[in-house]
Amino acid sequence: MKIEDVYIWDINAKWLGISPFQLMENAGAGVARAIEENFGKGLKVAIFCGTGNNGGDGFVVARHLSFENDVTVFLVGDEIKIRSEEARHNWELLKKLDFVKIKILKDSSQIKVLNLEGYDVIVDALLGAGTKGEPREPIRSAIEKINEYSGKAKIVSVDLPSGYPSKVQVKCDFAVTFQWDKEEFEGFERIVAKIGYPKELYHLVGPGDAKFALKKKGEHKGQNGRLLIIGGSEDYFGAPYLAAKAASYIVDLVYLVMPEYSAKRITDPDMILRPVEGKNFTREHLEEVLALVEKVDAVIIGPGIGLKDETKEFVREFVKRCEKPLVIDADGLKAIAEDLSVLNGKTFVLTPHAGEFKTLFGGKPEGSLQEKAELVIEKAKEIGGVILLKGVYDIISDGKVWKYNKTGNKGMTTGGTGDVLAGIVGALLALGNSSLGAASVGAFLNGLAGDWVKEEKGENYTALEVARKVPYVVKWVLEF
Ligand SMILES: NC(=O)C1=CN([C@@H]2O[C@H](COP(=O)(O)OP(=O)(O)OC[C@H]3O[C@@H](n4cnc5c(N)ncnc54)[C@H](O)[C@@H]3O)[C@@H](O)[C@H]2O)[C@H](O)CC1
Ligand SMILES: [K+]
Repeated sequence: MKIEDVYIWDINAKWLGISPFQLMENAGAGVARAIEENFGKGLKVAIFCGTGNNGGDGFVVARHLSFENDVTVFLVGDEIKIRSEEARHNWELLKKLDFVKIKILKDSSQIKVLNLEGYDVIVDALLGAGTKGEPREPIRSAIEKINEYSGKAKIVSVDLPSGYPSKVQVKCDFAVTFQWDKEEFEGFERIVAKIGYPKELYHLVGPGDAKFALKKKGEHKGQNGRLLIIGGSEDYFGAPYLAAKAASYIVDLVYLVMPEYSAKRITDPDMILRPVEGKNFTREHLEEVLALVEKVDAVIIGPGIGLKDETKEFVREFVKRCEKPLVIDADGLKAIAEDLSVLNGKTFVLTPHAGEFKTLFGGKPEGSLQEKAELVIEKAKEIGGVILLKGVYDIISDGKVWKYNKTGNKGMTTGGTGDVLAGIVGALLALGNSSLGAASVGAFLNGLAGDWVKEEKGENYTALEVARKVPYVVKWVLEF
């Protein structure tokens, strides 16, 4: 788990209903407990706090330790800069306490003359996961001041040593980090304090994941993803259209490649049509369609493409030669089911429902969520890519980890919501996300859009309404 995961977990925890106040309280309590367990009670403690949530944790440590220890809090910076609600709440609370001494140090000159002789423990709650770049003043002087007492007082860092990993960092006896150890950490002792996260947060996809997936945005046209969608046949034009419509809200450019016979049915300016001769895809179209792949960042193949033998052959040949990340959906899945070796060396997401999963892998996932996940992990590992198994709970795996998505509702069985899902997954791939991220967040956004349409219209709605809900869901996620 990386430091970035902290923010995804915090947002998903908030979405589940775990408040940042609870997390901060548990964080501070964990640090206080580690200090008393290691150094006893009746301690003279100096707690250096920054103005972010790392400092917020420090305020909680102060309150907990003040019960049986002599605590002085040094706020480094101006208290008006304490921005989060939970940090501000704990700061205001601290100022009401009479046994806790508070000193506000706004600039380095005040810090440089500090004498910390006689303190048993110094707590470093200056900087944590929100550190950007080398420590700036006055935090920098505080780090240097603390380090003057390394070896004389016990030094405990909150979450991570302030300044880490730059050369100006607190030399702590240990850091108390939260919920799990971080793989980037090295060179200092850690104690892990749980802060109340349920196990679900390892697997459940939420707005935290979506926020990161949607943030991958360049600033110039075309940098925000270019997507190619290959689908449609003499019988179907709606499926590729739905995928293109949904994707058009997320990426800059959507190219829709369809047989001209069905392409002429589409007049939507939100996508760029690239019709090919005839009624169905065949090998004759291979070179022409492969040439389009150069200009895009990701490809979706399958929606409404049909099951004619020459079309399935086209799909397999295309997949074999496509060098961009791929979503293979719907009829495309049936085409590659006949020869999964076409996936070798590819970056891809398969988006089967249970029936298509059985066609691909011979068995239907049964049993508990965990048991189904085991099968999806095993098959994803076998084929070396990501499987998004659609269901009441969507299950996603890259063969190493597994995620599940709970958004969506029975109304989603209406034709075409799978095409909308493929469009969103392809768009997220085109934005530069990993296959796992694109698939899991795609499932989340698609289901949420469906839930919002259901709230308005009940269970009977069309897939196009789900596609049209995508921009609202994206807005909600980015503001969450
Ligand atoms: N889920 C959890 O693990 C929880 C962790 N908690 C604590 O929250 C901090 C992260 O808090 P955040 O507000 O995002 O950032 P920081 O407090 O680490 O720092 C931001 C603060 O510092 C200023 N700043 C940033 N970089 C620098 C710099 N190079 N020099 C000087 N100042 C800098 C910035 O302006 C802000 O004011 C995490 O570490 C945990 O301790 C939650 O409390 C509970 C859940
Ligand atoms: K710290």
